[in-house]
Amino acid sequence: MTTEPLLAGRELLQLYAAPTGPTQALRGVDVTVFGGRISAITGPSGSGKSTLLALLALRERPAGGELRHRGTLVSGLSRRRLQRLRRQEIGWVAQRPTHSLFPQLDARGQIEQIARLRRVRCDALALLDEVELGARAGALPAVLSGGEQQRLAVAAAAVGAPALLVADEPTAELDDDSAALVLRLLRARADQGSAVVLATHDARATAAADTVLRLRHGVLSGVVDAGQDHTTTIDGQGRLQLPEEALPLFPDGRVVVTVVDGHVELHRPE
Ligand SMILES: Nc1ncnc2c1ncn2[C@@H]1O[C@H](COP(=O)(O)OP(=O)(O)OP(=O)(O)O)[C@@H](O)[C@H]1O
Repeated sequence: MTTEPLLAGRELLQLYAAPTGPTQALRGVDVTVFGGRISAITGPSGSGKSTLLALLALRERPAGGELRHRGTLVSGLSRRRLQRLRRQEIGWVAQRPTHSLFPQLDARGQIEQIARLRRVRCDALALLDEVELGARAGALPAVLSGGEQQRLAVAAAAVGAPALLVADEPTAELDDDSAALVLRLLRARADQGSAVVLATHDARATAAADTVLRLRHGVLSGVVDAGQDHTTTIDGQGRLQLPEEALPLFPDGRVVVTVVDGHVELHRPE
C-alpha cells in the first residue's frame, strides 16, 4: 500500500432530483482510497454504493464536501483534465457491463482501444486468456453472455494497471470459477499498484477485499480492514452506528452504556 492516498473524500454529499424533492444519495461520507488495495463498498440496495463509485471515478462531482485526487481538490480541476484522468488513469466497469464497452468493437478490439487511450502496451489475447475469453476474441459485446460481458469489461478496465480501477458489481453475473478469475485479475492489478474499488453484494468479493466500507441510507456505517476490528465514526452529537452484526444483540434497540477504565461497554438492559 502507498502511504499517500490516491483519493480522499471528506463529508461527501450527493443529491439527486426526485419528484418529492432532492434525494440525499450520500450524506457526510469520509473515504480514503490507496493504491495497492482492494476496497469493497457494501450495503443494501439504494444505500449509495454506485453514487460513491461515480464520485470516486470522477464521473460526477459531489454536491457538497471535499474530494481530493492526489492531494488536489477535484472541484478545482477543469472538465478537460477530468476527462483526461478518466481516459488515461481510471478503469471503469459499469453495473451493466455493456455500458462500459464499445458496442462496435470485438473483445480484442476493446482491449486494444483502451491500451491506445491509456498509451500502454498490452497483449490483448493474453489478457483475454486471463479471464478465459481468448476463444471469444472476435466476438462483439452484443453476442456475449452476461457473464462474458462482465469478464470482458473487467479485463478492459484492467488494461495497463490504471491508477484507479472502479467496478460496480463486477462478479454479480459470475459462477464461482469465473468470479475467482475476475477477483484474481483485480488482485493482480492491486499488487501492481492500482487502487481497486468495488461496489458489491457478493460475499466472494468482500472476502477478497483489504477494506470493506459499509453504507446505510447514504451514510458510512463502518469500515473494516481485513484482520482488524470494526472502525466507525462518532458524529457531532456523540452518536455512533453499530456494525450490522452487533444489532441482533440489542433486539429492542435499548442499551446500557458503561464507561470503565477508559473504554466503553454496551450491555443489553436486564
Ligand atoms: N441519477 C439519479 N437520479 C435520481 N436519483 C438517483 C440517481 N442515482 C441514484 N439515485 C438515488 O440515490 C440513492 C442511492 O442510489 P445508488 O444507485 O447509489 O444505490 P446503490 O447502493 O448502488 O443501489 P443498488 O445496490 O441497487 O445498485 C437511491 O435512492 C437512488 O434512487
